[in-house]
Order: sequence, then C-alpha cells, then structure tokens
Amino acid sequence: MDFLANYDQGALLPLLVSCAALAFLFVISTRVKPGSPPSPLRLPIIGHIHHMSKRPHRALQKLAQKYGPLMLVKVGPVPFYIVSSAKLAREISKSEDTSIPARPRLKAANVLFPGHRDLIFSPYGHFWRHARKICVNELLSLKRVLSFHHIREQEVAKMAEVLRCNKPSSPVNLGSMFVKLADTIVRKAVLGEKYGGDECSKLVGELARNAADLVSGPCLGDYFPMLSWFDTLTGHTAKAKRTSQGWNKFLDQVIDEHQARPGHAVARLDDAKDFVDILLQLQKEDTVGLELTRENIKSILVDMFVGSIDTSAAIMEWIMAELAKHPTIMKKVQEEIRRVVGDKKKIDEQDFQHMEYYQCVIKESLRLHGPSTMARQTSSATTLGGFDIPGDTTVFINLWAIQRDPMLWEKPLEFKPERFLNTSHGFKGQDDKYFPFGMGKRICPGSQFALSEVEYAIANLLCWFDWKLPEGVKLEDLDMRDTFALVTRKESPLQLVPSLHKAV
Ligand code: HEM
Repeated sequence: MDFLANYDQGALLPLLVSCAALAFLFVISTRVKPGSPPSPLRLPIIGHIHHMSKRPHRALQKLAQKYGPLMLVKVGPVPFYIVSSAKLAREISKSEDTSIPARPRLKAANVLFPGHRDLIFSPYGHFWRHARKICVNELLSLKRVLSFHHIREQEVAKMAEVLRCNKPSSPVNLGSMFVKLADTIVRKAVLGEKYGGDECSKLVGELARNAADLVSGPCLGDYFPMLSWFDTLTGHTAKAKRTSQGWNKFLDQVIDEHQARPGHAVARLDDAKDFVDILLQLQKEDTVGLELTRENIKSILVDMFVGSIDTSAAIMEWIMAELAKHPTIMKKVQEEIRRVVGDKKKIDEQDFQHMEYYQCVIKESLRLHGPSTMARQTSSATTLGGFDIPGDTTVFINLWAIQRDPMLWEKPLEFKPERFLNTSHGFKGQDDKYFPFGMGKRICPGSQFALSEVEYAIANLLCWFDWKLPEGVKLEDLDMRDTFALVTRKESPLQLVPSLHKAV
C-alpha cells in the first residue's frame, strides 16, 4: 500500500468516490432481474454490443453455447431475447395467437410502410390476417405459381443462352446472374411482362435492394431512441424516405397503366393476370373483408420484392457453391437429373418428383445457408422456456444456429444431402428441427414461388452444363464466408466456369 502514501489524501477521496460510483453503476446496469434468462456480462450504456461482430448470427450462436437456448442480450438500453433451440422456436409458434405474434417495429419499416400497411411488418391483427389471406390464396397459391411457369422458362432459357455464349474457360459471376434472374421473374409475375425489360430492372433492383438493406441493416434509432437524430446525419433517414418515394412514384405509374388498359373492367381472376391485376380486381370486388386502398396495394407489392429477390438469389448461389466445393456430390446430382430428363430437350416441372437426391441437395443447402434470424415482438408479458419476457419486446429466433445445432444434426457443418434421404423433413414449418421458411402463422407465404424458381433454374444449369473452378483456384480456396442480412449471402460472389455438357 506504499503507493497510496505518495498521493495527496485530499485528491484520493474524489478518486475513490468516483470508482465506487462507477462500480455501483456497473452493478446496477448489468444486474439480471429474477425470472430473466441468462445474459452475458454487459457493459454500461452499450450493453452487449462488444460481443457482436459483422456476423451477429455467428456471435449469438457462440454466446448461446455458453448461456443457453434463451438469453437476454442488450444493444444499448434495448433488450432482445435470443432463441437458439428448435424446441423454444416451436413454443413461440404455438403461442402466436396469444403473446408473440407480431414483428418488431423498425424505424425504416415505418417510413417504407407508413401505418404498417404491408404484410411483413404489419402487426398481428385484422389487416395482417386479410392481407395474408390474399397473398396465400390469390397471389402465391400453387395454382398461381404454376401459371407463371412460362416466365421461369423464358428467363432460364435466356440465362442458359448467355452461358452458351460465354467465352471458353472464362468465369461467370453466378452471384449477379442469380440476382438478375430472381429480379426479372418476380418483376414479370408481380407487375406484368411489360415490366420485364432491362430499363425497369435497374430501378426496381435498386429500390428492392435499398428496402431490404434498410429493414435488415443497423439503424441507431432502433437501439438508442435518444440518438435517433444520428440516423439523419448518417443518411439512413433520407435513404428510407427516398426509397419510399421511389417505390410510390414507380408503383403509382404501374397501377395507373394497369387501370388505363382496355379490358381492365373485366371481372375475372384468370391465369394470365399479374399481381397488380389481381389486387385491383379484388379491390373492385370488395369481397376480401378488407378495404384495399392504393397504399395497401403498393405496400403488398413492395413486400413481394423485398421478400423474394435476395432470398431466392442467395440460395441459388449457395447451392452452386456447395456443389462446386463437393465435386462428387455435383457429379451424383447431375447424373440423377440427366437420367430423369433423358433425351428430352426441356426439363418439365413434373420431373422434379423423380429427382430425390436433387431435392436433398436443395434441402441441405437451405439448412446450412437459409435465413439468418426471424424476428417476433411480444404483445404482452409472457413466459418462454420458463423465463419471463416483458411485453412489447423483440424476440429473435436464430434460425441459422438451430439449423446447425449439433444436438439435432449429425456433423452439422458438413454438406451431406444424404441426411435428408427417406426423411419427412419438409418446408411446411411443421418439422421438429427443419424450418428454413419459418413456422407458424407467419411462415413464408412465398415458399412455393421460390422453390419452383430455384428447382427449375438450378436443374437447368446442372443438366446442360458442366462446371469447374476458374483456372488457378483450388477447392480449398473457394470462399464460403457469409454476410448477415435477411438471408446469409455469400460474401464474395461465386465465380465458376461453365462448359456445355458434351451430350447436349
Ligand atoms: C428461398 C427463398 C425464401 C426463403 C428462404 C424465405 C424465408 C422466409 C422466412 C424465414 C420468413 C419469416 C417466417 C417467420 O417469421 O416465421 C419469410 C417471410 C416472408 N416471405 Fe419469404 N422466403 C423466401 C422467398 C420468398 C418469396 C419468393 C416471397 C414472395 C414472392 C416471399 C415473401 C415473404 C413474405 C411476404 C413474408 C412475411 C410473411 C408474414 O409476416 O406473414 N418469400 N420468408
């Protein structure tokens, strides 16, 4: 204690008082309430931000290994409850009618969808129920998805033509190719063939990307409400307003053009209709139990773009990346596809029922590289896994961690499509451990639309082309790192070299 003797006693007292105050503050701000789930050690003011990384789904998985399947994580003063087990995720889906039905209210979503008039972000209630019914029964039903087969066929044929004309041995950027494919298919289905051209592609692509980035990226005001003004400085608020105005202007024009068409008055919901036609028709019929305003219609249309482009493009890229990384699996699935297609010049959608191994490849890719997290909001105080969760609080389900849980999956990090052979794991969200499209009331209504597109596009690439890594790139060099967004995307775009399969 000699060093204390060197200090002036008068100066020491304030120092000790400050240290005691800081220690008190630390204890108060890091205290866990009784009944609350475990929580890692947190710092005053910032909470658990120091535990996070560029890839929060991975950081949260690591924390869950230490703190358990339900933990409390604070970003600044805002609490988040993180669920990392399939059992608790299922418990949430069962409680959706009562306590955990909504999605968090994000600042960006409030600007993009004022008054929560869309499906993704609207609270669980009258509007959501009716909007959901419209999406499931009218826009994204199996019948409707099948009616868009000609769009998938046209766009995949165009993609194959580009590959055919590719210079020998030169790599193709599959990442951007799949974004273009997913964007064009959804644009034609939602807005109509007229809007399938390149001039629309840039505008819609940018608006959809901005909207997806805004609702999945960080926004300071969501975590530190007192610092909302900072989002104005960073341009986040302006970007949200610009994107919202961009969508409004563009979709107003699309709707006006649809309404001005001769025959718009014909009261039929036939197969040739795009989503705008269908929604305008439902608006006129007024039979859906919901006043479908123009604003509602525009918001539902934006959802279709936000929900579909990145998700479908990302999974197509991951399937091809995993196959490039595992050449024996690539060979096996190509043999199956080519055997089923036989001498035909075209793949039929019925062929997929006979491609059992190919279905397993898609399922395994969605297990490893599906969406990162699903968000829910409690409507009132509730309990989960025996712990208390306050009302009006966000619960994140770390789907990425669940699909890699070693308690559920043997060798979870290995790409092994065989694990799905002779199993009943499906996409309906009723499985105990496999739900890449979510589960319960808010399960993805677009799964059929996405799977039809992914199945058809990838089967064509594997049937008519052989694929190898670019010159000089070794198997172990293939970058499989992911980034965090609504879905986990490949950090660096996949580049592969196609060559026409010799039997073609
Ligand atoms: C491989 C592609 C896709 C994947 C992996 C995927 C996955 C998901 C997931 C995990 C959810 C959240 C479910 C939950 O919270 O329980 C979701 C919601 C949603 N998805 Fe998809 N999705 C895909 C494609 C699509 C497509 C093509 C569309 C539309 C054309 C779409 C539209 C939506 C909508 C509107 C919601 C919100 C539903 C609601 O809150 O009621 N998705 N999706």
